[in-house]
Amino acid sequence: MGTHKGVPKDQAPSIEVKSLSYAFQDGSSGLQHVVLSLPPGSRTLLIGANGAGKTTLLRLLSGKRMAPTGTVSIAGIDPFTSGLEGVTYLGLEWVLNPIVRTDIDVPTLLASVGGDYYTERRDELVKILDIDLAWRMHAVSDGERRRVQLAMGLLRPWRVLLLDEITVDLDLLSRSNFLGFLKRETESRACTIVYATHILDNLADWPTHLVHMHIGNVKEWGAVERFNVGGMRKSGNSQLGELVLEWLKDDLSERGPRGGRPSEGKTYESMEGKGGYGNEKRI
Ligand SMILES: Nc1ncnc2c1ncn2[C@@H]1O[C@H](COP(=O)(O)OP(=O)(O)OP(=O)(O)O)[C@@H](O)[C@H]1O
Repeated sequence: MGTHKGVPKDQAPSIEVKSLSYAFQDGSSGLQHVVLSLPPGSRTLLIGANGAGKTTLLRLLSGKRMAPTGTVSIAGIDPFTSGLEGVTYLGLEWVLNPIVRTDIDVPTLLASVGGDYYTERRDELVKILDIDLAWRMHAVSDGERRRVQLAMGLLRPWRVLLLDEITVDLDLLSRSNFLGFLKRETESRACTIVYATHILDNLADWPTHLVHMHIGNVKEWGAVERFNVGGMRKSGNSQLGELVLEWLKDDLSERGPRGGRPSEGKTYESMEGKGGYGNEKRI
């Protein structure tokens, strides 16, 4: 892993949105005159009530929906017309992909998205997300399934990550580790993140930028320093959050990491690459 120093931040993609208005097929308005300028290497939190337009905006940024010409630019490129490489959008459709509910093992799934190539990232994600390589996906809990999905989605070294709240099933410690991983990513390589979430635990020190959406409009946005978000505990947790985090940390240290159990007896190298995620077509 690289360090904070010497990171080619400028080479990370910027996200520019200029007077973006968007109407759905039924004619109803999705977004009105959205203007944003998120710098290279930034970590933006997209905040807004249900229906505020967060998903609509993220889908437009990802190139999954067509924005009017000249309104969306990622690293200077229109993501819809140019099919920009390195943009990872993780949202509901991705979560609902049925492959992760079949009787399939974790190493095979990870291999299907490049796990045998990005071995270091694979091993780091398995550790951070506390994944047991012996799991079979038809017989895991929702949160365990979500952790495997996250490892799959994050494995390829994306340049832009657009996250539409998909951490709701994670326990507090896993989510905290996950957020820490994302932060380190932006500090150690050239990448930019926009994260739409309703869950603010552990987030006080995370964002560099905030965007507040309301009924298809961006009400306010800017560098986090502009907003008075001080006054919370340093970790950003409530006292209850702190307590639960401590409990879960203790539980983990009692149990020890899941990886490296001799009984697993499986290696990535022995697994044939199959599964669906790596083969998804860009729309
Ligand atoms: N295909 C569509 N056609 C018409 N209206 C839509 C369509 N998709 C979404 N909407 C409407 O657009 C608005 C914004 O939806 P969007 O999914 O972007 O909100 P959101 O901020 O992501 O909400 P949530 O926090 O609930 O995920 C909502 O009022 C929704 O009903």
